[in-house]
Amino acid sequence: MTTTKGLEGVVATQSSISSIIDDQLTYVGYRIDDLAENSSFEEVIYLLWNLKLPTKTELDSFKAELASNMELPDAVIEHLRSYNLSTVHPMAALRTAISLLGLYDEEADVMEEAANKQKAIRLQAKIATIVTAFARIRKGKEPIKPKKELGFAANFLFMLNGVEGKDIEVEAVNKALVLHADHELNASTFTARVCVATLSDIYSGVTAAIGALKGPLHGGANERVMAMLTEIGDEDNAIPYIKEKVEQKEKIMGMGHRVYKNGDPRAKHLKHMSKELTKITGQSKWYNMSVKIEDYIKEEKGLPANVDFYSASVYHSLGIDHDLFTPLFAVSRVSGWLAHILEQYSNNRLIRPRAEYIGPKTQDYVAMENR
Ligand SMILES: CC(=O)SCCNC(=O)CCNC(=O)[C@H](O)C(C)(C)COP(=O)(O)OP(=O)(O)OC[C@H]1O[C@@H](n2cnc3c(N)ncnc32)[C@H](O)[C@@H]1OP(=O)(O)O
Ligand SMILES: O=C([O-])CC(=O)C(=O)O
Repeated sequence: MTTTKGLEGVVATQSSISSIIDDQLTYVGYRIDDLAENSSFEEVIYLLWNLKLPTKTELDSFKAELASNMELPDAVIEHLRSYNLSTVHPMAALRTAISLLGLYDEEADVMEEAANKQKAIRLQAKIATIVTAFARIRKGKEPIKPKKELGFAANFLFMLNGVEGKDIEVEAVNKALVLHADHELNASTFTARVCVATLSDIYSGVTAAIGALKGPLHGGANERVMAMLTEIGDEDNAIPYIKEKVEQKEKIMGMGHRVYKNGDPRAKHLKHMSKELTKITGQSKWYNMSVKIEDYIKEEKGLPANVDFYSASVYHSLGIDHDLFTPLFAVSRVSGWLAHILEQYSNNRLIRPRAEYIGPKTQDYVAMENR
């Protein structure tokens, strides 16, 4: 038996959803650069789930279907109110609330394809409502119901802030959602696929995936990047701070990637947005600091910035609480998880690798009185 630590380089499944080839990312063959510049998040969800771009009529009816499914059961809102609001991390709240949502879906365990597609719509539609409702409840504010006439990105900002976002803010959220939607067999997507390959239900798959995304080596890195920038405080301190961390062999959050060795194609879009938005808010220091860190780590360690690095200063500039950065990632990535879950169901086989045993050789059992 040979083992590969962290399954590096192991090809564990076939998929038609997204690809990373020669450091280029595509969704169903469409280049991420083109999608980031031109598409709405809803269009991307449709693409990931149907493996084709929608016509205008298809997109309009898909958007309407999503918008009409965004409201939460009252019981879920009441449950959110019952959490320990001063300490619970929003990713933990989201993980629990998604699991809870399954209890209010009468079709949760119905495994027919049509039922699973309907559940996918309900989950995608409601996840932004959960994140924003929790964000408001913990600040002593009432959750805000979505507006059917707004798109997904606009509704996220509206439900979070109680006022509609400016065009540039809505565009930034939309682009971030497009960029984070899917990424081949990343850890959380793999988790979702492993879970549903036992023929468990969609809610279990998404709940498991949220748990995996939460970790700092994956989606949880974006919150840590902002914590690092905040700790650095000002531009002049960036290099001395990072130098010390590197000397202490600490990992720099938002840098490095298992697959991309020459650069994450999503990072340049977020970098550009970070530059624009920090200029508008008069806080270019976050962008300038980030550039210094990126250049230093590239030079010293040969590691590129990943998608989490510049998303931190983008979300901060949009006024989003730092611990909501990873939940916002989940609001986007659930589209990819659901696409992969549906794909897994459509051609399923239990996912069950082996472990190379390195423990003690077979031993004779020792009776309690002789130990
Ligand atoms: C959406 C996403 O999930 S993108 C990734 C988000 N995660 C982060 O930003 C966390 C920081 N980055 C990392 O921890 C890693 O680069 C990962 C987890 C993304 C990829 O990890 P792997 O491919 O397993 O690389 P691994 O952790 O084995 O590191 C290989 C070497 O590079 C170093 N390295 C990797 N990333 C970093 C980093 N961010 N800072 C400093 N050193 C790093 C490691 O210390 C290790 O060095 P060594 O060989 O001298 O021990
Ligand atoms: O693919 C990965 O390993 C992590 C990543 O960038 C993502 O999930 O977007």
